[in-house]
Parts: sequence; C-alpha cells; structure tokens
Amino acid sequence: MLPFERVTILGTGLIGSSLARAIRNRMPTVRLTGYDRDAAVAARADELGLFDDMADSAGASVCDADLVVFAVPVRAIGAAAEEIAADLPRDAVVSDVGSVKASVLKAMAAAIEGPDRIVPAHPVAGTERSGPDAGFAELFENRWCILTPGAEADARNVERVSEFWRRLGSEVELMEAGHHDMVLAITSHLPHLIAYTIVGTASDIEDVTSSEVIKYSAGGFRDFTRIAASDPTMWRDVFLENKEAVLSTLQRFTEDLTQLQRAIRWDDGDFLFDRFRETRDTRRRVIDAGQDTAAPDFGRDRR
Ligand SMILES: NC(=O)c1ccc[n+]([C@@H]2O[C@H](COP(=O)([O-])OP(=O)(O)OC[C@H]3O[C@@H](n4cnc5c(N)ncnc54)[C@H](O)[C@@H]3O)[C@@H](O)[C@H]2O)c1
Ligand SMILES: O=C(O)C(=O)C[C@]1(C(=O)O)C=C[C@@H](O)C=C1
Repeated sequence: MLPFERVTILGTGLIGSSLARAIRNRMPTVRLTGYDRDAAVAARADELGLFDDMADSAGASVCDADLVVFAVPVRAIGAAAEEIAADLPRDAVVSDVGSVKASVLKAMAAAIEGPDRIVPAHPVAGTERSGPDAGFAELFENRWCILTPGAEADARNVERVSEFWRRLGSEVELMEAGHHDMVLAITSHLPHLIAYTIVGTASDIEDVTSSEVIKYSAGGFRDFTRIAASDPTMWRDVFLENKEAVLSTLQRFTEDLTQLQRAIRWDDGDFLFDRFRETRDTRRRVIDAGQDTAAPDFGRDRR
C-alpha cells in the first residue's frame, strides 16, 4: 500500500519538480497536484507535464490532498502554510523540504491546526540550479532525507513520510530540528558561505582582471564558482533562518583560519602538513560513507 495517494507540491522549482518526477517514476498511481505562485514557473511546470493538475491558488491545490509538501524558500513556508490552512483536509499530512528545520517547524505549527500531522523533511540533495527545468527524477536516490518531527507528531504519520522518501530511493534518518540545523550549518551552510565569499573576493581583487580569473579558473576555484552560483533567494533565507548555528560555526572557522594564517607567516610547515593530512583522512571517510557518489554524477550531466 502506498503511504500517500494524493500529493500536493507547493513550489515547482528544482526540488518541487524533482519530487514530482521522482513520484511519477516510483509511485505512478499517485495523483499529483502542483502550485507555484510565479505564473511563469507554473506555466512551465504545466508544459513539462510534471503534474496531473496545476492549481491556480494555494488553497485550491490542497483541498483534496493526503500529503502537502512545501518546496518553497524557507522564509516563504510560514506564509504559504497560512495560505492553505483553511482549505487543508483534516487528515492531510503536512511536510516540506526546507534546508533549515527549527524555524520552519515553528512556522508550520503556528499556521496549521494539528501538530500530530506535521512531519518536516530535508532531502540532503540538490544542485546550484533552480526552476522546473533543472529538476530530475534521480536526485534523491541514495541520498539522506532527514525528518525532524516535533514531539507532538503522530508516529504513524512519521512512518508514512519515512516510507514515502524510502520509496523515492532515499535513506531516512530522524533528528531533532535544532540538532539538524547545527549539523547542516557545518556540512552545507558554511561551505556555501565560503564559496560566496571566495568568488566575491576574486572578483574584487584589483590587480587580477576578472577575465584572468575566468580564464585561469581551474580546479579549486572552479568548484567554488559552481556552489556560488546557487540561488540567492534560497540561500539568503537559509542564512537568516539558521543565524545562531551559522554564526557559531563561523566563529570557530575564523579561529581555525587564523591558525593557518599564522602557520604560513611563521613558516610552520609541520602544522600545515599535519592539518592537511587530517583533512585528507576526512575526505576518505566521506567517500567510504558512500553518500558522495550518486548526486554529483547526476548533477554533472546537467551542468
Ligand atoms: N536547491 C537545493 O540544492 C536544495 C536542496 C534541498 C532542499 N532545498 C530546499 O528546497 C526548497 C526549494 O528550493 P529550490 O532549490 O527548489 O528553489 P527554486 O527557486 O528552484 O524553487 C522554489 C519555487 O518556490 C516558488 N514559491 C516561492 N514562494 C511561494 C509560495 N508562497 N507559494 C508557492 N510557490 C512559491 C518560487 O516561485 C519557485 O518557483 C527551499 O526551502 C530549499 O531550502 C534546496
Ligand atoms: O550539491 C549542491 O549543489 C548543494 O548545494 C546541495 C546541498 C548541500 O549543501 O549539500 C544544498 C542545500 C541543501 O539543503 C541540500 C543539499
């Protein structure tokens, strides 16, 4: 038996459209309804045939759903939840795919009656692209999906959402929302902040013309430019909604950077060598953990 039969996705960009495609492939009998508040995005999702129906209002999109998923930027989730609250069937489960969890859980719980049916989710999979054309069905395969239900969530609903993501090929993990935000601050949010910074710094350096930066950008810098091309709205929201965790991680990072700066200044080769050896070991452990393989390959085909 399928965990859900009628799924509504609000926001039909990269993640919403990937979710629609993955559901089509893996649970073809599910009735899919989409809604995007940007009329051009909604029209494109319709043209691509990603949904059975594209609704013309948020309320209309959920009135028959048994699962509603917010796939909009994290700061938009509260308002979107308020928009659907009156039309939501009492037994519908409510979820999301936001990259930050504590504030999103709070925003959904404030707008929607019945905390037992709120099961937030974060598929830890994505690319730097956005919009419905950027999505692809395999995005979630062999990737983690972290669920962060509050204490009042009904265990049966948590199990249904877990089963939903397992059917899309993800590995599901449960985590407390605040803990999720601490972990993702270091594994995802800080790396994006560093990429935005380094690409910005390179463009600002006066004696290296931007054409030389582009011309000679190989290896490391090129990888940073991919991350730094990520959606500005999405990432503005992530940093503002995960402020505390990002700032405390950033504090630690700047202290570590200062240590490296000092080692370079005082020719402390041993310090540099030991640090780089440790980080190489970390890379090996990441590869051994096995979650480094699937999405980058799918993504690369589309970059
Ligand atoms: N991009 C990634 O790598 C990634 C990975 C995992 C999770 N996420 C999360 O997924 C969510 C969506 O990100 P995305 O990359 O798909 O962004 P996207 O820009 O591709 O799509 C977001 C869509 O939401 C629509 N939207 C905004 N407000 C809305 C509202 N109130 N009602 C209906 N539609 C609305 C926008 O018009 C846009 O089409 C974000 O919360 C993000 O944090 C992103
Ligand atoms: O691979 C990328 O481009 C991503 O940025 C994906 C990534 C990540 O940092 O791993 C970005 C944000 C999401 O919340 C989850 C995944």
